[in-house]
Formats: sequence, structure tokens, C-alpha cells
Amino acid sequence: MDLFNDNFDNNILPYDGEVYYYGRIFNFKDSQFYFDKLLNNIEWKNDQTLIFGKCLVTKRKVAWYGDKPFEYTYSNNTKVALSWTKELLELKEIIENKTGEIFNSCLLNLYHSGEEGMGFHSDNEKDLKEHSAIASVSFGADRKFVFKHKIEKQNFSLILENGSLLLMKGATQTHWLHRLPPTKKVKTPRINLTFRMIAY
Ligand SMILES: O=C(O)CCC(=O)C(=O)O
Ligand SMILES: [Fe+2]
Repeated sequence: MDLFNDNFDNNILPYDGEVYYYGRIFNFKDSQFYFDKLLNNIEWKNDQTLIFGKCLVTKRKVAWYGDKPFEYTYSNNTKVALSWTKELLELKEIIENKTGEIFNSCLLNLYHSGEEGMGFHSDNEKDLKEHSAIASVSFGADRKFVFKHKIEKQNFSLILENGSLLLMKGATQTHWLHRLPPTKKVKTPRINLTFRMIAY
């Protein structure tokens, strides 16, 4: 039995990977605290994506932090990791204790409202350590999150709640895509953190 991972037998993927949803691990007050700290203390920048050969600036903002000035190539642009803030280090430790995994970096996304989302992708970029776990922490608006199998096309969704933790591991990124669909129903912002292990 894995004493660290209290959701060890609760894989929500039917096959070809492992995803564990821990639900809300932060109460409302702590979630609000971290949302405000991250909103104000993170160096948010607009992201760029390459769509049909055109470089577009997304409304969503991003930031990249880590143990070292790692380079990370994400949707065709390379970022150099900034050094951890106090809150990020605190969160990293909480998440490592909860999951029994170790992380050396974190990609942050700020969605100003439901109209901002992220298209289908998998996080198997070459910079990530192969089959390493990715821990996704959300603060702010509850949002729908969708998985789709790359070959079977089977898809299903769950709600990532304020203060929640989702862990993706094993072969998940090899076989499944995920996305955060845009929605007009959500008017409030959300911050998502994905703790990752970069290979170096
Ligand atoms: O905002 C989310 O929940 C998803 C973020 C994501 O998939 C990513 O940063 O790779
Ligand atoms: Fe992702």
C-alpha cells in the first residue's frame, strides 16, 4: 500500500494511464489566500501560440518557475524558469506530501474568465521526464476538464473545483489528450498550477 497517496485505488481513467482526482484539498479560505497571492506575486505574461502558421497572443496568461533556470518549450516558444516564490514552494511541498511525487518546476495559467480555455493537447513535451507525474492544482472558478483517448476517441470530463488537486501519471500523456473548454457560463477567473518534473 502506498501510504503517501491516499487516492491510490481511485484511478479515473478506464485504461492506458492513471489519473487521480483528490477533490478539494484546500478549504475556501486557503484557496482564496493562494489565489490572491498568486495573482499578485507571479510574473504573468501573455502566451503565444502558433495556429495555422500564425503567431497569436493568447488572452490567457502564463508563468514558468523551477529549481533552476530550466528552459521549457511549450506551444512553440521557449521560456526560462524563474526561481520559486515563497507561496509556490509552500504549495510544492504540500502537493509532494499529498502525492508522494517530487517536482522541480511549475507551469501556471491564469484564465481571466470562462471565455479563456486551452485546446486538446498532452503534456509529453520532450523536456519532461518520461512518464513522470504532473500535479494540477486549481484556485478560483470551477471549470470543466476533458480527457480524450488519442485512438479510441473515448472522452469524459470532470469538474476541477476551487482548491482541488488532480494527479496525472504513468502512460496518461502518451495515450490521452486533455483540454479546458471555454464557456460563457463562467465569469470569474481561475489560476491553474501544473507541477512537473523536467529532465535535465
Ligand atoms: O488549466 C488547466 O486545468 C489545464 C492546464 C494544462 O493542461 C497545462 O498547462 O498543460
Ligand atoms: Fe496540459
